[in-house]
Amino acid sequence: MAKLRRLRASIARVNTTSDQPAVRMSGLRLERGGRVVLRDIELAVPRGSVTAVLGPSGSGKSTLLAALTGELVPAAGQVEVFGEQVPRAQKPLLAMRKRVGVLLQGNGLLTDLTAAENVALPLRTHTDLPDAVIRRLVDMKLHAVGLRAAADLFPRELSGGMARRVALARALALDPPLMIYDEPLTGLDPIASGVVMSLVRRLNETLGLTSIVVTHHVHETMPVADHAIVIANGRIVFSGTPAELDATRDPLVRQFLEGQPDGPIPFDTTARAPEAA
Ligand SMILES: Nc1ncnc2c1ncn2[C@@H]1O[C@H](COP(=O)(O)OP(=O)(O)OP(=O)(O)O)[C@@H](O)[C@H]1O
Repeated sequence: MAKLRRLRASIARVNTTSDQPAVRMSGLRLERGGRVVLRDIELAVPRGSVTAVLGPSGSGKSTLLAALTGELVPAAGQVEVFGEQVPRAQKPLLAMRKRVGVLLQGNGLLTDLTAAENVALPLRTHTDLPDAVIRRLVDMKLHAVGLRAAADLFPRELSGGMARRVALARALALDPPLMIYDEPLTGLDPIASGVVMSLVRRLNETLGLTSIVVTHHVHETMPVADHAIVIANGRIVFSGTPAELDATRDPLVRQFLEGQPDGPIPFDTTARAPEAA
């Protein structure tokens, strides 16, 4: 009987937590070098969604990610990942980071390892799985990004788009439920960009992920996003669907979308900051 009660309680817990957003930020203020970069940030990223975080260069997109991965401690407010506050202590922080896959700008592939060895790296570092299992998992991850045939190639033998996909397979190695893409299209041509963005969507569906894509590539990202936020001038200036973004008349958002140098967003935000004067 007690066992049944425990089982019911744990089912109830699972049901409540699955309603929680994958990421929640509330009343968040983030500072760098003593200067406020972002303030009054309220954001809920629903589980299973692809959310695009857009904004001009220097607007604070990387700073927002740093708060999410626990690299930057908020000056005020809260960041929760799967219902738990991002820990500050090293051990729980490392445990949380294993649940968050990050595709970094610039891939970060090790040049003296093959594609397969690069993908195996997180599995070798963070698990005690036997070699045969690791090989099988690596094969599955490379298959997921359409690069099984490239397993034995070194990064210098891969095109930019292929290297990005190997890095993506590596970010997925530990089966994280949350994926963060930091400028995933930098340096890619339009065809490779299309391949990477459709992979982001497809992996989100097939692996049941939640994805956050930080980018200034609006036109390539909107077709695969469920939700978009725009940050500019130190805060969230838009939050809505891609269709709502397309239709917005907000001058600040329009300036960013249309790439106009003059308007409510200063061209060089750093230069105008009082500390930088
Ligand atoms: N370590 C740091 N110390 C001081 N200021 C910083 C630091 N990192 C970033 N900043 C400042 O914070 C602001 C936001 O930078 P951030 O890198 O988050 O912007 P971004 O939107 O990611 O830009 P980009 O698209 O160019 O990568 C900028 O004004 C930047 O100069």
